[in-house]
Amino acid sequence: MESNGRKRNALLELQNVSKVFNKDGDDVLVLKDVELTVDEGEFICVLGPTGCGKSVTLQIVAGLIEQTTGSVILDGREEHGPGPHKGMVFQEYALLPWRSVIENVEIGLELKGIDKKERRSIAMEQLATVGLAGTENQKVHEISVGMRQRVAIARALANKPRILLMDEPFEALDALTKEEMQIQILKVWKKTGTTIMFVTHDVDEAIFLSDRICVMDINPGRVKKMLDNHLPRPRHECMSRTDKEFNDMRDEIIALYSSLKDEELDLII
Ligand SMILES: Nc1ncnc2c1ncn2[C@@H]1O[C@H](COP(=O)(O)OP(=O)(O)OP(=O)(O)O)[C@@H](O)[C@H]1O
Repeated sequence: MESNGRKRNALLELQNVSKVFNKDGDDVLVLKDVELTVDEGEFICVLGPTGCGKSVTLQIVAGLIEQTTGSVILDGREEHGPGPHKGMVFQEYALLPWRSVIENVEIGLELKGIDKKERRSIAMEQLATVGLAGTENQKVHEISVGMRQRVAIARALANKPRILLMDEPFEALDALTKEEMQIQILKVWKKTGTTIMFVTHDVDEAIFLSDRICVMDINPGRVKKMLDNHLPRPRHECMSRTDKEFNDMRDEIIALYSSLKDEELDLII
């Protein structure tokens, strides 16, 4: 299928996904008829204000919570529940502090019953992918927060996921480390070719990282618009965030939210 000149090869499809939560006895519709296709190898960002359902959408894809209606299709098959083919990276890296860096990367491989020699070899390869070769024997508390997040990414990659699902992974980092990590994840993406679905409420982060941006609206959470992002890559080398094309895209996104009230618009701009 061709769309806007792009070759489409759908890996993930959300078809009419809705989610109702019961809050204090009332049913609340938090996601309404979400339709979304992510192509093989694509870097898609899901952007929207706090509470619009970005994390719920990602958790439904991950199989951590179940949609009320609709379907999640991965590789042409309807998905139910979590699995190592869907790698998750959260804001809190959820590493085991008593284990070394490499032992943290090996966790999923251990659960799969892969023998020690092969585990080591896969984990070493993934640590190199995220730029952490040489840190394998360090303990988690000995490394920086940015490095911890890289360990979490290496751990997810070790399972060779079909899709990497990232929920505001750099949100807790300082501005410089955040920018370093954005460049790092793009290197990982380029090297591995892994499809990435990345949730953020940071407009610049979405523009810097994505091939497409799924802009969400709130009350109820829904897809407001899908934006193609044709800015040249590698963006940290061939452009700056103050360039006209970058500003134009930021303006386009801000204009999409102009109807929201200030208290609803908790985006980083
Ligand atoms: N387990 C749950 N039970 C009840 N309500 C929930 C649950 N999880 C999420 N919600 C509600 O669903 C809505 C969407 O939440 P979600 O965490 O997906 O928002 P978000 O867009 O990711 O926001 P943020 O950027 O702040 O993380 C919110 O109103 C939230 O309170």
